[in-house]
Amino acid sequence: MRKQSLPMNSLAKFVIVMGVSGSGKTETARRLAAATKGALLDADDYHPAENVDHMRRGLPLDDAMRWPWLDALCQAAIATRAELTSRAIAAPLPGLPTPPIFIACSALKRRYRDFLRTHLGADLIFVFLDGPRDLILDRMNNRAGHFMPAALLDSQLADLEPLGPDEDPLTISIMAPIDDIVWQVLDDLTARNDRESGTEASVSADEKTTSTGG
Ligand SMILES: Nc1ncnc2c1ncn2[C@@H]1O[C@H](COP(=O)(O)OP(=O)(O)O)[C@@H](O)[C@H]1O
Ligand SMILES: O=C(O)[C@H](O)[C@@H](O)[C@H](O)[C@H](O)COP(=O)(O)O
Repeated sequence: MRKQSLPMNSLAKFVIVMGVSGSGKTETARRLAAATKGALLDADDYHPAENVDHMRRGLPLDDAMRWPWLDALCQAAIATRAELTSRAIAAPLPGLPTPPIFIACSALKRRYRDFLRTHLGADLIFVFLDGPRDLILDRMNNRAGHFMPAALLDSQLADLEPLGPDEDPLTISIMAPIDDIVWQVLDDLTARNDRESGTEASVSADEKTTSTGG
């Protein structure tokens, strides 16, 4: 695994860390934001109170309860991006674009991810934290001060639709130490960035050849 300096240039605007409750979304997104000086949004903060009460009572959410939550999350993400962009315009740092926004959000079903894509735009990457039920259960049981009962894990796993091959998937095993998970994500973001810059460079070169040759 490459352990180069932090990839600050042109990271995706939104990186959504997804997976079932207890898979490590919040911890991973928090560390990614700290490592890149990016922003952090925890989707849990955008649930209406009745959703949290519902889960606290051991009842799984359904689609109707998740749409307003996802809508509120999108509005917050868009507002955060606008704020970061206006700060960058007011005090531009050479070579440093708007910092990325890391979002910890279960995004369990494909249709929730499509909703996020529709509202947040194409510059969005999903990182799926995948792992065995028993390990996740153990982490939920040992996590203090969270409203989510471990008894809801099976309903989360039942709802989970892993990233499909057409979703440009980045799937990471949660069996790795958290620092390794963070580096895997940063490595992948850097590689995507390199690919995009390479593509842009070759397009410009092709265009130049065409215009000078014609
Ligand atoms: N890779 C990891 N190794 C060990 N513990 C982890 C790892 N990732 C997360 N944890 C711990 O597991 C628990 C669940 O993580 P959390 O980030 O709250 O999950 P989620 O946000 O997906 O519900 C927390 O106590 C967290 O510190
Ligand atoms: O869609 C859902 O069913 C909820 O969003 C759920 O996926 C989320 O996991 C809980 O809010 C608990 O929060 P944590 O995932 O942070 O444990």
